[in-house]
Amino acid sequence: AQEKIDELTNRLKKYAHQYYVLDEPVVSDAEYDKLLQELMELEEQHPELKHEDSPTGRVGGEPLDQFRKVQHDVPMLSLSNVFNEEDIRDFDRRVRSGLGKTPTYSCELKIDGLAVTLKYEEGKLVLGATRGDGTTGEDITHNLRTISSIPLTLNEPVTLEVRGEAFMPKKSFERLNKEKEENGEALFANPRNAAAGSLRQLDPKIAAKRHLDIFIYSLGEYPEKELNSHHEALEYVSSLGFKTNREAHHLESIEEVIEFCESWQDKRADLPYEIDGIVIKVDSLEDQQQLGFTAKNPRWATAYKFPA
Ligand SMILES: COc1nc2nc(N)nc(N)c2nc1C
Repeated sequence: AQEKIDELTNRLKKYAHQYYVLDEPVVSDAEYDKLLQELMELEEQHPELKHEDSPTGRVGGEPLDQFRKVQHDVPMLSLSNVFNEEDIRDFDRRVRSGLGKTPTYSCELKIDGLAVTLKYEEGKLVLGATRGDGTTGEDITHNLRTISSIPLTLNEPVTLEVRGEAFMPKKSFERLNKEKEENGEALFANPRNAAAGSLRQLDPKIAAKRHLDIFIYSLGEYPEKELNSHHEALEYVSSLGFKTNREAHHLESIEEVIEFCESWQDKRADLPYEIDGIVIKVDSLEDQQQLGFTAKNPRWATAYKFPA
């Protein structure tokens, strides 16, 4: 039974990674569900052989009786906002004067969800928390463990922290509101509220049914790994097993940044999730450290917000 459970668990973890993280399913849903059912039955007969990161655990455990507050080792800051081409050029001017040179930029989609932080110790998920007020958040590990695109164990036994945006895809949002309407319940106003509402539950079985997803966008504590740029950091977290958004682009000039921002204004309607802007970051980590932070925001990043 032990090797059957190990073989099934490893196979299902690989299938889940392909499906939920890489969006490249290698087996049919029916095949996946059949194997999952088989593993569940084996784990029921031999609970002591169940892997702690088994895919069967994504259904959520027992409800908590209250939320625990957590202090963020590194504050979760917010981004300054820019609203038009002139603002973007002002941001670029400030950056160039701060650096005394012209940097390259990383641009990525600003997902309209909920900022969360994930801490791993020796490759195991130990804490998932909301941003809260930036210094103190809520422990929602029990809910985040049900999101299949969040790895419970990493490909390397590293100790690190990553941050990302948890969100509800448009299709899941529409389906949820349709259910609510049929049950005569109040509807969620938008996917962001639906994601926040799902993650602020004490009972993880609720979040488990909400088809939530996540894109990781930054690496907090830098492990001993030698990294020089933001886009390299994203490649590294992706290699560990995290889900990153493929529309992250390393651009050579602010002209390209402006073009990128304007191009996604209309294109966003075709995305399977909502975005409310584009995040513009100085790409070199050394340049980021040179520019530092104001009390509230990084000086080396800003969020271009689409007109409402
Ligand atoms: C470096 O700090 C940040 N980076 C970000 N990146 C993306 N893609 N989306 C965000 N919402 C975001 N928020 C913050 C505070």
